[in-house]
Amino acid sequence: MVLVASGSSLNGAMMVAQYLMKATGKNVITITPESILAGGALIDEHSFVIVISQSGASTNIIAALKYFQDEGIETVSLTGNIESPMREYSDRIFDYGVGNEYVDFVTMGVQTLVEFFLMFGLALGSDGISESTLKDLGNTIRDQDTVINTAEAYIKKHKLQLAQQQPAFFVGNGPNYGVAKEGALKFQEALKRPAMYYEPEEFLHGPDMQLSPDYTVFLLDDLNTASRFDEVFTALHLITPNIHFVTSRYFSEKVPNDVINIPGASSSELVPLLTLPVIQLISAEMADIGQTWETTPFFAEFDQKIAIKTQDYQKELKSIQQEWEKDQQK
Ligand SMILES: O=P(O)(O)OC[C@H]1O[C@](O)(CO)[C@@H](O)[C@@H]1O
Repeated sequence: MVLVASGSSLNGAMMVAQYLMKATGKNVITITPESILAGGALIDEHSFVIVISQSGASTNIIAALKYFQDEGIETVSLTGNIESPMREYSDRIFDYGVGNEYVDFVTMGVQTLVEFFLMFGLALGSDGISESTLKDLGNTIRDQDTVINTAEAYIKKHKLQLAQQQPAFFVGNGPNYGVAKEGALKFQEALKRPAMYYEPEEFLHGPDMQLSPDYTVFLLDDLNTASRFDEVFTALHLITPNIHFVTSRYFSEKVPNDVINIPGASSSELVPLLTLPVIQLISAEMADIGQTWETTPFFAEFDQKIAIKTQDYQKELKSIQQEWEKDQQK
C-alpha cells in the first residue's frame, strides 16, 4: 500500500502506516508527490495507491495524480472536499469525513485522517473488526478529553516558558515520529518558530550538539516504560530548562513540573490519538496568546508568486468558512 500526501496529510499518514501494516500484513509506504515523480517508489498495477489531500487543491498532489493516470496506475483519492479540483484527476474519490475546516493549515484534518485509517485498517484486517480492538479504539478516543484537560492545565502553568520564540525540537519514534513532524510543522505555520523533528536516536546522533539553554525540546514518549526517553529527559536538563515530556509514564506517581502526563494507550499504534492533541493545542493556544497567526508582508508577497494550491482555492476556502459558520449556528 502506498500513501501519497504532503504536509499535515503526509504526517497523518505516517502516524498510521505502522498500524495499517499490522492490520493488513502488507508493506505500507508513505511518500510525497515529488518523490513519486522522481521515481522514489516501485509502483505498478499491483500497488494499492491512496492519494490524500484534505483541500483537494494542492498542485503537487494533482501532478502526482496526472502521473499515475499517464502510467496507467489506478488510484484512490481521499479528500475533505469531494468537489475540489482533485476530482477531475481521480479514478475514485472519497470524503474521509473531516467536514468544513477553513483554516489553511489543517488540524481537524489530521485527527480525522488518523481515525479514518484506524477504522479502515480494522475493516481490512484478515479477522474483520474485532470487538476488543474496537473497544480499545473507543477508550482511546474517550481519553482525549483527559488529554485536552491535562494539556490545557499545562499550558496555563507554563505559558511564559512556551511563549519563548526559540528553536524547538520534536522527538518521537514510530507513529509518534509523524506526530513530531506535525508538531514541527504547526510551530512553523502557526507560531512562525524554527522547529525540527527527529527520532530520539537520530536526535542524539548530532542534532543535539546545537542545544543550548535557548532551545526547547518536546519529547513524545513510547509506550514501553523502559524506553530511552526517561534517560534523555533527565539528561537534557543539563543543557536547557525548556523540556516538555509528553508521556503516560508518571500516571500513578508524582508528576514532575515539565511532564505532560497523559493516559496510556493499549498499543503503540493508538498513541498518536493521545499525543497529537497535545501538540495541536499548544500550537493553537500559543499562536492566540502570541498573536503569531499572521505571516510577514514579505511572506505574503512570496506566497503570491509561488502557488501551491489551484487558482480558486481562496474562494473555495471562503465558502467552506461560510459553511462552517452555518454549522456553528445550528
Ligand atoms: O492536504 P492538503 O490539502 O493537500 O495540504 C497539504 C499541506 O498544504 C498546506 O495546506 C499548506 O498550504 C499545509 O498546511 C498542509 O499540511
